[in-house]
Amino acid sequence: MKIFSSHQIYQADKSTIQKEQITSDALMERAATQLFEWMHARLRGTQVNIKLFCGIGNNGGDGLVLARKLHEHGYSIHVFVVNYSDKRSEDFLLNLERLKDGKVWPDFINNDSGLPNISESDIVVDAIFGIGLNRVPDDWVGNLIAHINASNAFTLSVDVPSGLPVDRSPWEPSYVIRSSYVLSFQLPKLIFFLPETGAYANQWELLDIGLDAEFIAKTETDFELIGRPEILPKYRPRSKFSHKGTYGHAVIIGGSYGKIGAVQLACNACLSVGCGLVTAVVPKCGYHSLQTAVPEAMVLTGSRDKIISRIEIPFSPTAVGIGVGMGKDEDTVQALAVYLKGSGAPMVIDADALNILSENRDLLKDIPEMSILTPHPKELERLIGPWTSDFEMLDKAKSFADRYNLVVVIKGAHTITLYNGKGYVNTTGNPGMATAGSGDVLTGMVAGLLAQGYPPAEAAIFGVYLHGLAGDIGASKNGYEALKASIIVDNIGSAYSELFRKPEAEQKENPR
Ligand SMILES: NC(=O)C1=CN([C@@H]2O[C@H](COP(=O)(O)OP(=O)(O)OC[C@H]3O[C@@H](n4cnc5c(N)ncnc54)[C@H](O)[C@@H]3O)[C@@H](O)[C@H]2O)[C@@H](O)CC1
Ligand SMILES: [K+]
Repeated sequence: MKIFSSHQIYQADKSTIQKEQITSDALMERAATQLFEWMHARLRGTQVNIKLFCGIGNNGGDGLVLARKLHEHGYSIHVFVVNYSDKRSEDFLLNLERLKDGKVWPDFINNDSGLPNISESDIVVDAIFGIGLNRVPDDWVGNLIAHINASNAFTLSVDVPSGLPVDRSPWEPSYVIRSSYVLSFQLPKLIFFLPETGAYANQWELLDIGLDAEFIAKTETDFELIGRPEILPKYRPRSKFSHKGTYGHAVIIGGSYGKIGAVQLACNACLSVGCGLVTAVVPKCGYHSLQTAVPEAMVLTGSRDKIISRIEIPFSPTAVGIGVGMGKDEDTVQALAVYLKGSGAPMVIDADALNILSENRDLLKDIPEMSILTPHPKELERLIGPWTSDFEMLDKAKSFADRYNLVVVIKGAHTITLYNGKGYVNTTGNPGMATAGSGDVLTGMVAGLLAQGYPPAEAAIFGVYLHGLAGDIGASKNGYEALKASIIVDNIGSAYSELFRKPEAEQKENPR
């Protein structure tokens, strides 16, 4: 699903209005009707105090239409107009009149008004600012927002949490509504997925307000949300007359004394994702444990006992995963430097290999093009330098990826894969996956997909999705805390099955 910028959302609104030959207030009515139906379906007439805080733009207009509908259906409402500007939108004004026609008289809050009482048992509707926010709210509006947050009342935000800009970080974090639930129109907003801003929209849902589908389909976006519909077409089915050679020979290079487990996890993951053959390249100390723990894998060792000092592979691997548990010994750095120059195989670069690159920046130019780098935020910072906001981080990481023609996978709650100027935002995974070895599993999975012929960006996007899904299935059985990396590997098969599971409704229609 595409993630639009605010500018693109306004264009989609405009295009819808033109194509359907409707007025903008008809679109507002449609949007707010969806809001009302969502609330009505849950409240079913329950007499609870609903306090609606409406700005003076179209987000406020949505709030006013919602207020009218709630009132018409007998709900107990109290409307506050947050009067932060005299530039009221036409549709706001129109709906203010309609509300008054229905004998609802809002209270106007200005910079010299006191703060209204809000009880914890109230429901607050937050329609103060929408996607039109373009500067920091005035202090008195910010204080009102902080007051709403402090009330602990259930806060339902219309479109976005008020005070949260759509295309940048907030100017003042305490002036942003901490929504209990966001009902956002039509398309997801990037801020829902970034660590800095995602917490304001803890739970969110999209309401389909029928924006111009053709316009949405043809608009190119900087970011895309990756769910099952985006993943399924990327899947490469296995053919009946295939053999293990069909699915590639991956090599996992890594490990050092005390960190051989990382390679075991990566090898297991690589095999479980469907790779035909897997060879591990480890220091001598890893030989026995690897042969025992992963009997399906072959093992090559170098001359040193505890570290990798040379990387010699007597065949051409189909794909390589390098770095897990590898350490940063001087000789390992040299081995990596030599290997990068000579390797032609598609490559996943992770963990200590990334740290070596950060500390030996002259090696960056030797990374084979289209390699996949999988940093977590600390590793990314070492590679691209510090940032002051998530948006700056994304810009810097994109420039880095473009400069060296790489795929960069920024790991996090919503892992983002950057490739060719675009960001692919993952939707699977859970906090239980913040555990030792989880990244090693991802490296093995992506290397295994590369080996099977998935193009690099697809291997990364598909691998990240499947890894998160395996983690979700693992968590559903084990809970977050007990989820270990090896459990993620154990659930890769179920994750594949889940990809192809028919929705329940379809299953009932077509029982077999
Ligand atoms: N355009 C459309 O046709 C539709 C718009 N909808 C709603 O319209 C919203 C966008 O409406 P608007 O563009 O009116 O913008 P907002 O309602 O988000 O903001 C109101 C106006 O306040 C001004 N403003 C921005 N930051 C300010 C600040 N810090 N202090 C004081 N004033 C500030 C801006 O001029 C802005 O236009 C969406 O979020 C959505 O809720 C929906 O009704 C669906 C249809
Ligand atoms: K809002």
